[in-house]
Amino acid sequence: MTGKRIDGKAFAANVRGQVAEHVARLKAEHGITPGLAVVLVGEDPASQVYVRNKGKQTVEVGMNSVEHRLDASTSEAELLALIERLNADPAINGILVQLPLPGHLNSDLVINTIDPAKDVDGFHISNVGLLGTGQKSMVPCTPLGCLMLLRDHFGSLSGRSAVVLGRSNIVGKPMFNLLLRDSCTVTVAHSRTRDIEAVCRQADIVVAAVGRPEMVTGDWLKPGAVVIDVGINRVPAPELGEGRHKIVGDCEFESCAKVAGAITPVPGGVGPMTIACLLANTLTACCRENGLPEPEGLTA
Ligand SMILES: Nc1nc(=O)c2c([nH]1)NC[C@@H]1CN(c3ccc(C(=O)N[C@@H](CCC(=O)O)C(=O)O)cc3)C=[N+]21
Ligand SMILES: [Mg+2]
Repeated sequence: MTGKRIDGKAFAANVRGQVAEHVARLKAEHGITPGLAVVLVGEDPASQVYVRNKGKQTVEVGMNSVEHRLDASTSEAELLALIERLNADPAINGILVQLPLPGHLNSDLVINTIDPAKDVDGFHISNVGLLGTGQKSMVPCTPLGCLMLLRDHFGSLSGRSAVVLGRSNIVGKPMFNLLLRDSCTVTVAHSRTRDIEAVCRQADIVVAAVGRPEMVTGDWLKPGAVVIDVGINRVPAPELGEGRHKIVGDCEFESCAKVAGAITPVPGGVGPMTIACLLANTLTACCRENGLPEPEGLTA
């Protein structure tokens, strides 16, 4: 069996097209333009890639993009004051603080200072609690993107067996909650899980979010399993020339694609969906703020 490639890049472009249509209608009918503020403290390289792609795409869908680039030595009080200003700014519907933050800043405190209604990352404890209890919330962008791909592939996820590899607050745990809400039987496996290969091999759906380059190989998979690879790992690529690097996922694409029913590539899979869902969340936040109906198909 040769696995089918899930084209996250094309799917994300379609999501952005839908967002752009909604944004155009908001403007024409209500004179409203959604605004997204991104706060970047210091110069984390993974965050740089993200900010570059995001700023461009925010403007492309017709929304306002505001970037705040702060020095790595910025104090916690300064950062919290900026967030309070953005919370109070009616032109801003979404606030994203790039993680990881420099070590002297308390990221829990920073995230929990964001107005939950503007928390387009869905990391505020209030949004986490709402998601965990099945209430309306802002849903983290990467898990939301994975869910959209899975729903598109399967239609209904009900009764399917899913294994989430990784237990992070930004991917593993919210992914668990979303899959459970769609009535999957969900196992969260992690670095201490015994015989993780066997746990993985019983799954209809594998979501890999551990940050270990090419950890999952084809022999970990049940034939026909659908694999969503969340990993974005930068590794040396001497085959491309001395000192060169490439980006690989948490799954070894070639061997997994031979066994899987479908699999997302890296790059071109989940990454573009993350940004598309950030834009979708900003639109959703703007609609809620203005008492307008939420965009259908763009929320969890
Ligand atoms: N508060 C916060 N929220 C985030 O969502 C967040 C963050 N902080 N900090 C940094 C990470 C990283 N991240 C990426 C999203 C998309 C791509 C992406 O679009 N990748 C493309 C291109 C990759 C490449 O070629 O370099 C792809 O996978 O195809 C990459 C990285 C979001 N992050
Ligand atoms: Mg782990």
